[in-house]
Amino acid sequence: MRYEPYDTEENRSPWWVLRQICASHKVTLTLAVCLITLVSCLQLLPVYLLFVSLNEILILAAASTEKLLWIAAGLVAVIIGKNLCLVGAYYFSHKMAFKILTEVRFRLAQNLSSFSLHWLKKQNSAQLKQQCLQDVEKLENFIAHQSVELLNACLTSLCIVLALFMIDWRLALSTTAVVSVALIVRACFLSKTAQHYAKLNEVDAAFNTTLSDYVKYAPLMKLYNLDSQRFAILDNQLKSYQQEVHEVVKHTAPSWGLYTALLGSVFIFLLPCTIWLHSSGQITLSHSLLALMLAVGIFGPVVKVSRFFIEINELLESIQRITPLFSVEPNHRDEAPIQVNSKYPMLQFYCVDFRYHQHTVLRNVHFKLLPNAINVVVGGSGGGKSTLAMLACGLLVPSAGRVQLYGQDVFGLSDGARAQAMSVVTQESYLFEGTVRDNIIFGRSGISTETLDHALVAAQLKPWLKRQREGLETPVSAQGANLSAGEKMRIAIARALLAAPPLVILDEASAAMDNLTHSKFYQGLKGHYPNTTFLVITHKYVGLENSDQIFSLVDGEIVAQGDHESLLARCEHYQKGWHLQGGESSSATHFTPAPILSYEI
Ligand SMILES: Nc1ncnc2c1ncn2[C@@H]1O[C@H](COP(=O)(O)OP(=O)(O)OP(=O)(O)O)[C@@H](O)[C@H]1O
Repeated sequence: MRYEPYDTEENRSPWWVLRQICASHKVTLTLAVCLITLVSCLQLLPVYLLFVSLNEILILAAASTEKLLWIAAGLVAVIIGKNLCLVGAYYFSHKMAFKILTEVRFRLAQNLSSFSLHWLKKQNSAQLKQQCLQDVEKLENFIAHQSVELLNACLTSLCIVLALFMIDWRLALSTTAVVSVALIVRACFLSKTAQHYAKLNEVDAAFNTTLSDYVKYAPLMKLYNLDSQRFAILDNQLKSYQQEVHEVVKHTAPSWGLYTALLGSVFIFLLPCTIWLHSSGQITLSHSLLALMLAVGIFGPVVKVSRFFIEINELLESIQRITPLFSVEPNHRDEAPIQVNSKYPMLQFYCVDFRYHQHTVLRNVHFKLLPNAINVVVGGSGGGKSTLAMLACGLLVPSAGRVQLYGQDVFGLSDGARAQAMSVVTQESYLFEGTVRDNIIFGRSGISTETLDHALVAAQLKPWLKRQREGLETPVSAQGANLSAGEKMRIAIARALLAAPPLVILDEASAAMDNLTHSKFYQGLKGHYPNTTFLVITHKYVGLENSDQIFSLVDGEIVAQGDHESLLARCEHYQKGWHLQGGESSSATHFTPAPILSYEI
């Protein structure tokens, strides 16, 4: 069974995901939390010790130097102790964050393989990259830094309010009243800015995608002498981004300013309240002094907590983005093999139409492959060849008709069944950093030298490998940047052949081969893989004399089918194509319409 992301969401909240992620790190988390709690308590001790010394000096006027020295020593010890605890808390939070970073990335990479090929093909690679890299990094940053600072800020504010409460509940109330008013003001304004933040995130995502393309294609930009300003798409997106940032700042800056101003005015209530309590004899002068000193420390932590409530949205969005990828269970992969039914042909197109939106690309395409033979679909550019290849491997669903493998709809096959039944080489060769051997063997084990050699010979790689000093160990850069287009394609073909499925689909895989290699290519396939069925999609007529069955595709319709000689005799399109590409023929130039074989499913 294949999984689409919506199968896995099940209303899982980001907090649930966060809990899951941290679940296996409870001990480290507990240690970090304990240490930070200690830090928050110790944070108030210096204030208390300062108060004691001031009390001794100013109020009691009984300070002895020895006592003051002891207080100073205590102060130093508390500061050292607090900082040691803080270092410990950061150590554990960082340790946990780095472990989580690795685990989550690994899990996302593992889970990617659980999604259907169909879904993966539709994904925007910049967005997938964001989920697997940036979003996970945001999570790591939250756990390593923000979580510690946030907890510290919350506990410190709480300790201050508690200490004020212990002096006199009215002092605590007058402090929290201002903070509450500030929070209410901020909440009122925030509800109005939510839509601006949502828009900003949207624009930001689009900008990131384009920027990622721009960076990827930087050499091309250079060739066209474009820079980020003259590359209009990027420039327009940057302008929209700046405009949205301006909108967000316009709407949030006044409310944020008012909010911080209110927080800073904590003394507006506290000071009159302290004076009144002291003058009415309800608290001592020492307690008044202590209350004012404590209240000074509440501003920083409360602002930190508020900042977090703004940044939390970004964190939650990141978690939400990775949730579908994170939540799918890797053991959901379905490796069930395909049911081979000899009653049906291996691959058949039955009256297939295909449309991209309103644009009809294939019309009534109807054929079946000759087994253990080279079947070729040949035609001009834009005629629908790659669309046909994608239908054959189940990446597209026909708008009408059916594409079947052993009588089963290809689109509905599980990944396991598809991979077992076919290998596909597309125009994109998908090479990884490593060696030629790594790219061909592609993680498979137990491949004999003879099997590997067969694939190398048939893919026309041998002559090239002989010229390489390191042979199969020749390094391959990321995306095969150090290889020619033809070399990359031949490596991809060898990889597909090595998988040894009954069906191999080659979509323009030999396009970069010269004519001589191209002719040898078909002979090599036939000679080395007599029990494999090939579906070759090509615009090249050279070498087709070595194929077994050819379909001539013109503007989305198969206009003729047969072998090379019969098509030369009967199909005008085929003969034109063959001659235009330098083919020689002694065949007749009088055409008789090519019959299209029909058959029943
Ligand atoms: N994803 C798509 N959305 C809309 N139209 C598409 C899409 N992909 C291809 N097309 C259109 O479908 C038609 C057939 O495209 P296809 O890639 O199948 O042709 P092709 O024969 O393989 O061409 P080429 O030899 O140039 O690769 C073209 O007109 C193309 O513009």
